[in-house]
Amino acid sequence: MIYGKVALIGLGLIASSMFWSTRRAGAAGTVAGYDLSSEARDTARRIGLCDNVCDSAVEAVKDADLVVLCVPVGAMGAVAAEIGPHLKPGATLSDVGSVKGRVIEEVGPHLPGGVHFVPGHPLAGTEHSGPEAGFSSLFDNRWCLLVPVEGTDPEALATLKSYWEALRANVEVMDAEHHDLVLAVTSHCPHLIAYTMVGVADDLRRVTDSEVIKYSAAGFRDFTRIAASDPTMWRDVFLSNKEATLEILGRFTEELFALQRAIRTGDGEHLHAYFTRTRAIRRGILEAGQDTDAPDFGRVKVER
Ligand SMILES: NC(=O)C1=CN([C@@H]2O[C@H](COP(=O)(O)OP(=O)(O)OC[C@H]3O[C@@H](n4cnc5c(N)ncnc54)[C@H](O)[C@@H]3O)[C@@H](O)[C@H]2O)C=CC1
Ligand SMILES: O=C(O)C(=O)Cc1ccc(O)cc1
Repeated sequence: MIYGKVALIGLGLIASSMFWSTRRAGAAGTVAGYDLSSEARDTARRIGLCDNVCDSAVEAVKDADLVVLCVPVGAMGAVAAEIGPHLKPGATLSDVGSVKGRVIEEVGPHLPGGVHFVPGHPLAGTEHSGPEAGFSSLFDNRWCLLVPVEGTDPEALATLKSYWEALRANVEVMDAEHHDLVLAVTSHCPHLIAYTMVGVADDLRRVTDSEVIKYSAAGFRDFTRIAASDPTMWRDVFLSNKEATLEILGRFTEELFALQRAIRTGDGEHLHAYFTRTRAIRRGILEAGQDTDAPDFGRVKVER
């Protein structure tokens, strides 16, 4: 057992997976949960999610040694303001948000002095959401990035690291600004591109919906899966990681325009050279022995 009591706030895909995985590992004495939605709380109680589903966040965090905010990024600040005064001195407050800079800015100021703030982000998920979406193996062999803030207690960081390792994740430490840039490249912008491509297919009335599904090759199928992700969560991701996503999208559109021009002007050399370069990147990743099913986000090099 790593923590006596864990409290999970926001009982969706990530919190429910954390609960099942925590239980599998025996990593907590007891797990309390709370969700703003009474429907989610009812579902959680029905399926046995958490040892105790509470009717308020304040009740859930009482005496907890670890509190994890598992709500959309835009809701983290308000939850922290509500629970901050009720956190146990010496407790660790963490989160699983897909963006770190904004969470640190909005959560940090609400935490009393004796509480250890260790933001986190498991790089694992699916397009499903809600309390019934979780499963115990979600984090198996996936990365979990911990993003300590100035003055984070090394012992609190080490304990949270061992907790995620008990959940079978591989833990790495990264600073918030770098995290948000890496994730803009590897996750946030790819999601936006998938949303856009599926939107384009939907707008193109000459191709019927049934044709889109019937003839979609693996790439487009993956786009439709990703584009089915939770709209609230992804709205918050883009509004919270504005700077990095806009920078990467700027570069993306420049390259897209160059490729568009090459197609229009029949510049096969440009296209061939570009595709040769991108193929080499993929092969380089494979030769480095990295598992493509568990993308090594932590080691992506981003040049400013
Ligand atoms: N879905 C994914 O693949 C991944 C998501 N994340 C991050 O994890 C967090 C949670 O995501 P999911 O579990 O996928 O979302 P989800 O949509 O499955 O669950 C979020 C839950 O939070 C509840 N909620 C919203 N506002 C609340 C509030 N003020 N107080 C209490 N509960 C509240 C909602 O009712 C919902 O049940 C997000 O910050 C997201 O960026 C991180 C890694 C992967
Ligand atoms: O389902 C997918 O393909 C994902 O990319 C899951 C995911 C979504 C958001 C994150 O912050 C981390 C992982």
